[in-house]
Amino acid sequence: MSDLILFWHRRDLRISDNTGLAAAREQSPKVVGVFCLDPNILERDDVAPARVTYMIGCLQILQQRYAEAGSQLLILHGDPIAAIPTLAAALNAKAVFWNWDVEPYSQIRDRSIIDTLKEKGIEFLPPNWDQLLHSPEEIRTGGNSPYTVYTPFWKNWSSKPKAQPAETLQNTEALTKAEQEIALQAGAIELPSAKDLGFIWDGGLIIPPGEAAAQSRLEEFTNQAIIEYQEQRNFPAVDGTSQLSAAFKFGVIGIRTVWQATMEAQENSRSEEAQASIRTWQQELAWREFYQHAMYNFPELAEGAYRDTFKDFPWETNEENFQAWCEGRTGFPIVDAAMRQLNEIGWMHNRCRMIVASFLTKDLLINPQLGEKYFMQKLIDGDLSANNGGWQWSASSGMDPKPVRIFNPTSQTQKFDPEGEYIRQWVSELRSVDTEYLVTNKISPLERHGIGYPEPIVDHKQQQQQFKQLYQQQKVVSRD
Ligand SMILES: Cc1cc2nc3c(=O)[nH]c(=O)nc-3n(C[C@H](O)[C@H](O)[C@H](O)COP(=O)(O)OP(=O)(O)OC[C@H]3O[C@@H](n4cnc5c(N)ncnc54)[C@H](O)[C@@H]3O)c2cc1C
Repeated sequence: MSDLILFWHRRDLRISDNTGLAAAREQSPKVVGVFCLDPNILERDDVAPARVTYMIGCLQILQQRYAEAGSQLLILHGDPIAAIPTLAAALNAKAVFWNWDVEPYSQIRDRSIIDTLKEKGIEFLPPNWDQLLHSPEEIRTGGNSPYTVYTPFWKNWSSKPKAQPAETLQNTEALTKAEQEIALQAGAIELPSAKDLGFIWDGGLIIPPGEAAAQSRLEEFTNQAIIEYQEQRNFPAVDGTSQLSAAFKFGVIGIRTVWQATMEAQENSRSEEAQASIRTWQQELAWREFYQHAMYNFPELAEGAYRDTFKDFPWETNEENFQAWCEGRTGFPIVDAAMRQLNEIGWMHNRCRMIVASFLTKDLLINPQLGEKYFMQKLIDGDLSANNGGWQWSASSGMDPKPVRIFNPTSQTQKFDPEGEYIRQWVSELRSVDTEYLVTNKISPLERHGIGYPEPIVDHKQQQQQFKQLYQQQKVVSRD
């Protein structure tokens, strides 16, 4: 057996601060990367063109990074259950290493690959949670159960010491010419474009692909905006958040590096407000981990509501209203602005994600699973755990102890887009409407007609009452 270790990249498209990759390099100088374009994922009907475009861009840069480190990144296209062990066996690799993932599909796939590798006598790395600061096994209640409530999770999670960033890959050996030939025969291909894979996206990318871009975005944010995060993060017209979510989704930046940057920001800031703001951003990082732990511990979350009250909820089937929501034609300016932002750039501000999710479920009484899927079809950062967590939170169907949370689109606008700046940015026909009428959604029918903007498709007050009634009825028959 050779001393070759194949490192299988999945949601860790970087060579810096990558714990599994660093472990491979510690064992051997001959580390070669591999990424497998998986039809089980790419051929699903909830894949966003923006997400694939960003991913391919990151892979291109990862190939350059490997070349700089002296090695290469191979690309496969096929079911990893067959493709990864086949390549490893053909190259006579001593081991295949990878970082673990929480998603149900990954868990099943990885176990099957481990079985095949064992049969072939190829080593693998035991579960290694590179994308989390703390593994699901590490953060448990006093009774050794997983947390289902965020606040005690945060208390435990934040009290634990955090690891330092891992060593960047360097001084590696590449495959020989003969081995490269074998790799080609075992399925290695040129990296295709997103278009080659059938994904066309011309909406731009909220963050450029690659490690350097993610690192500079992190620096920019932690040097400046982070100290005003608490105040600014709720205003969708302001660039008050990091916009790092796609980089987190694909692991283009290491979580230890991110944490270290927040600690440095804390050391450099004097005021209590700045400290509190940095803490608030750290809490978002903990939300990300909370939802990943939840998905790992309760994989059934991926299939639907966590709480019994919502398991057989009589959601309405109204294709017309659902389409109006998807296309940003509901007649509620903040909802329409947010959905058009999503459709145009493949990203939406967090405040607006909460508003539109509440609107779909509590105003249109439409099943949150439809919204969850639509988000996955569009988001550059679409991630099963975070998206499912966000939708279950908004629908009140998740683990959150506060059950009925209904957002009023008008008061949300008055609070968070008081001048209608965000609305005007995304809904061009509303640009000339007087601010007072715009933010209160009291635009007259005549004006709506004149500018081609629809009447509200539902009455918020009525729908809210109907939702509450249905909720009470379901609650009586459920075990919640
Ligand atoms: C209905 C709904 C669906 C969502 N779907 C996704 C999704 O598919 N992918 C996704 O990454 N986030 C999702 N979120 C969470 C959140 O909206 C985004 O992470 C955030 O808007 C991304 O912008 P940012 O990078 O500027 O965030 P920042 O405010 O700068 O936060 C930093 C990072 O923390 C993490 N984070 C922040 N808030 C949350 C949260 N509530 N839950 C989990 N992680 C969080 C993200 O990784 C984010 O990049 C969803 C929220 C809701 C309400």
